[in-house]
Amino acid sequence: MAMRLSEQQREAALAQLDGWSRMVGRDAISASFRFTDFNQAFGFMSRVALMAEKLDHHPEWSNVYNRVEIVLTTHDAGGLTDKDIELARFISRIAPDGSMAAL
Ligand SMILES: C[C@H](O)[C@H](O)[C@H]1CNC2=NC(N)=NC(=O)C2=N1
Repeated sequence: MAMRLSEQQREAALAQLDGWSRMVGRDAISASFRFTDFNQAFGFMSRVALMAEKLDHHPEWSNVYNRVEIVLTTHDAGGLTDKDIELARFISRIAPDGSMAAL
Protein backbone atom coordinates (compact mmCIF):
# COMPACT_ATOMS: atom_id res chain seq x y z
CA MET A 1 0.00 0.00 0.00
CA ALA A 2 1.13 3.56 -0.66
CA MET A 3 2.88 5.27 2.26
CA ARG A 4 2.28 8.83 3.32
CA LEU A 5 5.06 11.15 2.21
CA SER A 6 7.46 12.54 4.78
CA GLU A 7 7.62 16.31 5.23
CA GLN A 8 10.85 16.36 3.24
CA GLN A 9 9.35 14.31 0.39
CA ARG A 10 6.26 16.49 0.11
CA GLU A 11 8.29 19.72 0.14
CA ALA A 12 10.44 18.36 -2.69
CA ALA A 13 7.45 17.10 -4.69
CA LEU A 14 5.44 20.30 -4.27
CA ALA A 15 8.37 22.45 -5.33
CA GLN A 16 8.15 20.72 -8.74
CA LEU A 17 4.39 21.07 -9.06
CA ASP A 18 3.29 24.53 -10.15
CA GLY A 19 -0.30 25.43 -9.38
CA TRP A 20 -0.91 22.84 -6.67
CA SER A 21 -1.18 23.92 -3.05
CA ARG A 22 -1.41 22.11 0.23
CA MET A 23 -4.79 22.37 1.85
CA VAL A 24 -5.38 23.86 5.25
CA GLY A 25 -6.68 21.33 7.75
CA ARG A 26 -6.23 18.18 5.69
CA ASP A 27 -3.36 16.23 4.22
CA ALA A 28 -4.20 16.89 0.57
CA ILE A 29 -3.28 19.10 -2.37
CA SER A 30 -5.64 21.06 -4.55
CA ALA A 31 -5.72 22.95 -7.84
CA SER A 32 -8.28 24.88 -9.86
CA PHE A 33 -8.69 24.99 -13.62
CA ARG A 34 -10.63 27.27 -15.92
CA PHE A 35 -11.39 26.35 -19.52
CA THR A 36 -13.06 28.17 -22.39
CA ASP A 37 -16.31 26.28 -21.96
CA PHE A 38 -17.92 23.15 -20.55
CA ASN A 39 -16.86 21.02 -23.51
CA GLN A 40 -13.17 21.75 -22.86
CA ALA A 41 -13.60 21.19 -19.13
CA PHE A 42 -15.34 17.87 -19.61
CA GLY A 43 -12.81 16.70 -22.19
CA PHE A 44 -10.07 17.39 -19.65
CA MET A 45 -12.00 15.53 -16.96
CA SER A 46 -12.41 12.55 -19.28
CA ARG A 47 -8.66 12.32 -19.79
CA VAL A 48 -8.06 12.57 -16.05
CA ALA A 49 -10.73 9.93 -15.43
CA LEU A 50 -9.06 7.44 -17.79
CA MET A 51 -5.71 7.94 -16.07
CA ALA A 52 -7.35 7.66 -12.64
CA GLU A 53 -8.71 4.25 -13.62
CA LYS A 54 -5.34 3.19 -14.96
CA LEU A 55 -3.57 4.22 -11.75
CA ASP A 56 -6.45 3.05 -9.57
CA HIS A 57 -6.20 6.44 -7.93
CA HIS A 58 -9.14 8.79 -8.08
CA PRO A 59 -9.57 12.52 -7.56
CA GLU A 60 -12.06 14.35 -5.39
CA TRP A 61 -13.35 16.96 -7.78
CA SER A 62 -16.15 19.22 -8.80
CA ASN A 63 -17.11 20.96 -11.98
CA VAL A 64 -19.22 24.04 -12.61
CA TYR A 65 -19.51 24.91 -16.30
CA ASN A 66 -15.93 25.77 -17.34
CA ARG A 67 -14.31 25.37 -13.92
CA VAL A 68 -12.86 22.21 -12.40
CA GLU A 69 -11.58 21.95 -8.83
CA ILE A 70 -9.46 18.98 -7.90
CA VAL A 71 -8.34 17.67 -4.51
CA LEU A 72 -5.85 14.82 -4.32
CA THR A 73 -5.23 12.65 -1.29
CA THR A 74 -4.91 8.92 -0.66
CA HIS A 75 -7.89 7.73 1.31
CA ASP A 76 -6.41 4.31 2.12
CA ALA A 77 -3.31 5.96 3.62
CA GLY A 78 -5.10 8.89 5.25
CA GLY A 79 -2.99 11.49 3.49
CA LEU A 80 -0.61 12.42 0.69
CA THR A 81 1.33 9.67 -1.06
CA ASP A 82 3.41 9.33 -4.21
CA LYS A 83 0.20 8.32 -6.02
CA ASP A 84 -1.16 11.84 -5.50
CA ILE A 85 2.03 13.35 -6.85
CA GLU A 86 1.93 11.04 -9.87
CA LEU A 87 -1.66 11.96 -10.68
CA ALA A 88 -0.99 15.67 -10.08
CA ARG A 89 1.95 15.57 -12.50
CA PHE A 90 -0.20 13.95 -15.16
CA ILE A 91 -2.99 16.49 -14.66
CA SER A 92 -0.57 19.43 -14.88
CA ARG A 93 0.95 17.96 -18.02
CA ILE A 94 -2.34 17.62 -19.91
CA ALA A 95 -3.89 20.87 -18.68
CA PRO A 96 -3.87 23.50 -21.45
CA ASP A 97 -1.50 26.43 -20.93
CA GLY A 98 -3.14 29.06 -18.76
CA SER A 99 -5.97 26.82 -17.54
CA MET A 100 -4.59 26.48 -14.02
CA ALA A 101 -6.32 29.31 -12.21
CA ALA A 102 -4.75 31.05 -9.27
CA LEU A 103 -7.01 30.76 -6.25
C1 LIG B 1 -9.87 -0.77 -3.91
C2 LIG B 1 -9.18 0.39 -4.59
O1 LIG B 1 -7.94 0.00 -5.08
C3 LIG B 1 -8.97 1.52 -3.63
O2 LIG B 1 -10.17 1.85 -2.97
C4 LIG B 1 -8.35 2.76 -4.27
C5 LIG B 1 -9.21 3.36 -5.35
N1 LIG B 1 -8.89 4.76 -5.60
C6 LIG B 1 -8.36 5.53 -4.65
N2 LIG B 1 -8.21 6.84 -4.84
C7 LIG B 1 -7.73 7.62 -3.89
N3 LIG B 1 -7.60 8.94 -4.12
N4 LIG B 1 -7.34 7.12 -2.71
C8 LIG B 1 -7.44 5.83 -2.43
O3 LIG B 1 -7.08 5.41 -1.33
C9 LIG B 1 -7.95 4.97 -3.42
N5 LIG B 1 -8.04 3.68 -3.23
